[in-house]
Amino acid sequence: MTVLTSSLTPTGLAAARKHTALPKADALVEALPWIARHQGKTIVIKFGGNAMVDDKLKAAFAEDILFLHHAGLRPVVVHGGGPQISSQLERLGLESQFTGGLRVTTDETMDVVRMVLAGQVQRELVGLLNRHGPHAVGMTGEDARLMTADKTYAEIDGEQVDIGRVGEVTDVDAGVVEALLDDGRIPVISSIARSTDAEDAADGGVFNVNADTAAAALAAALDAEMLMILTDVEGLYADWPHSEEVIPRLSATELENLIPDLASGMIPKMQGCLHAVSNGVRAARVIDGRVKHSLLLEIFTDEGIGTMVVPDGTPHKGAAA
Ligand SMILES: Nc1ncnc2c1ncn2[C@@H]1O[C@H](COP(=O)(O)OP(=O)(O)O)[C@@H](O)[C@H]1O
Ligand SMILES: CC(=O)N[C@@H](CCC(=O)OP(=O)(O)O)C(=O)O
Repeated sequence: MTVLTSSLTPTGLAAARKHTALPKADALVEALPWIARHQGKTIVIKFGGNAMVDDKLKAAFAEDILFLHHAGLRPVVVHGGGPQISSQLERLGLESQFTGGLRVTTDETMDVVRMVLAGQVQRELVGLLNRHGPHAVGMTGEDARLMTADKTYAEIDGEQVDIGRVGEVTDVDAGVVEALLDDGRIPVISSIARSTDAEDAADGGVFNVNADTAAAALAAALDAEMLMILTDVEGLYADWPHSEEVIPRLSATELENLIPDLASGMIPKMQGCLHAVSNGVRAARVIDGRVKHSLLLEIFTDEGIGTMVVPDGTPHKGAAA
């Protein structure tokens, strides 16, 4: 409701202010216990390429990250860019092919992946965050040897399928990320890793790592409080694509039993959540990145949405939230 304050008496004005200010104050007060709980904690946030297609959403995401930063949390952003890579490949007349949720990556494709992730998507996010101050620093897994990877294969019907220069993270040297966080910066990381093979690495060999996989490996290495994966669905659907009923909560074992039945983009996401909570992260969540400020709603209010994965034995209410 719009209130024309200019036509109000002083008493009416105070009442109108109360009317609009109270919900705002209530929201701030509601955030207090969550801010206290998460202060000083590292949170890894994966921003999916599919949730990144809208400019307003991207700007709101940057605001959310800055809010976390100024509230005393230590956010680390890992970004995707699958659709952006596919568009660039199409422009170059190259075909995109996915096997088991992973992009088949030839040497030529790898050059495009690197160019789009590190040269476009990461630059844009860093730019959005730095509109508000000198906060964000972009890097890939190649920088300071942050992430090292071995060639991985897709598994289709129990068979290993060669998908080219796709890597599985074998080692994370998180020192550089810790140093940036300690310096009050917001690391923004692209999912490209250096090869474990010394000869290949000396030749500039890098691997295309799925961004969910990279975010999970980083969350585990950083001993993060939480891994948040923002995507273009509300969470993990129980019976996708037939129903949109979201599974609100899963223990690690429950998820492990579900993984063989998952399809496409959800495979690396849920494998990542499982890896994170099996390696010290207290909770991993898949949430709807199409909802403006979903990150703030998820972290600072009682209105948690999406799917939460927790280590086995985590009590139901509060502890991991
Ligand atoms: N069980 C499921 N629940 C929800 N989405 C699913 C499920 N299985 C497969 N999907 C697909 O996974 C997609 C999300 O993965 P992906 O496209 O890789 O997104 P992102 O770019 O955020 O990583 C959804 O849009 C949906 O099409
Ligand atoms: C191996 C592999 O599939 N790499 C991904 C990396 C980007 C990514 O993961 O982006 P989203 O999070 O937006 O899907 C790719 O080439 O598309």
